[in-house]
Amino acid sequence: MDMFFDDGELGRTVPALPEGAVLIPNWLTPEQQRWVVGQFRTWAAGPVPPHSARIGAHRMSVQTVCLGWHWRPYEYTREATDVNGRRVLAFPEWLVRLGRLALTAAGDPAADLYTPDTALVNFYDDAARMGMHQDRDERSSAPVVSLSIGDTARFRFGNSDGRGRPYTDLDLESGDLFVFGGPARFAYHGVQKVLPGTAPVDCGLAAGRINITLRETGLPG
Ligand SMILES: O=C(O)CCC(=O)C(=O)O
Ligand SMILES: [Fe+2]
Repeated sequence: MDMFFDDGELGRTVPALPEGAVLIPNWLTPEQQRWVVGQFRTWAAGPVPPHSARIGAHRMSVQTVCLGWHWRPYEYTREATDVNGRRVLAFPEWLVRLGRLALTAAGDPAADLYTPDTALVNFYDDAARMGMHQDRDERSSAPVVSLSIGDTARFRFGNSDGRGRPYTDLDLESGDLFVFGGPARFAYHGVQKVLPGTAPVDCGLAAGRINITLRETGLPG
C-alpha cells in the first residue's frame, strides 16, 4: 500500500494528503506548547472572552478567541460585535515569525512573504467538534497554518468540491503542525471528535484541546 508512509524517526504513521496539505508531527516542542498555552490564558482574559460563534440558529461547540481580526461567520471585523463589542487584541509579531517558520518547515518557497494578520484560537472540550467546512472568509489565498495542543483530534481533510469523499482522516496530536495551501487551501475539513485523556502531561493543558489557525485575511490594515 502506498497510502501511508512511516516517518521512521517519530514512529508515527502519516497518511498521504492532497497536494498543498502538509502534516508535520510534533513540530512544537513541549516547552513551546506550554508557552503557547500560557499565551492562550492571557488572550482568554480579554478584552474579548472566548465565545461560541453562532451560525444561523446553531451555536458552534468550540469556544473561539481571535487575534488581529475578530471572525464571525462570513466576516472579519476589528470589534467583536457578536460578543461584547470590544476591539480584539493585536496580532502579535511572534505569530508572524512562527507562521513563516511553519511554512518554511512545510517547504513553501514563499514562506518569508507570509504575513498572517488573524488567528482563530479554538478551545475544544471533550464534547466539542467542528463540522465539515471551508475556510473561505479570507480574501487572500495564502496558506492556513494550524497548530494543535492538548488532546488529540480526529481530523478529516477533504476536497474543495464538497463535504463528502474523497477525504483523509488523520489524528492531530499535541504539537502537530498542519498546513493547507495551494490547491488544498479551500478544501473542506472538520474535527470528528476529540480523544479525551490523550494530552501529553508536559504540554501545559491538562484537559481539552487548543487549535490555532493563522491566516491572511487580505483585508486592508
Ligand atoms: O481544530 C482544528 O484542527 C481545525 C479548526 C478549523 O478548521 C477552523 O478553525 O476553521
Ligand atoms: Fe477551518
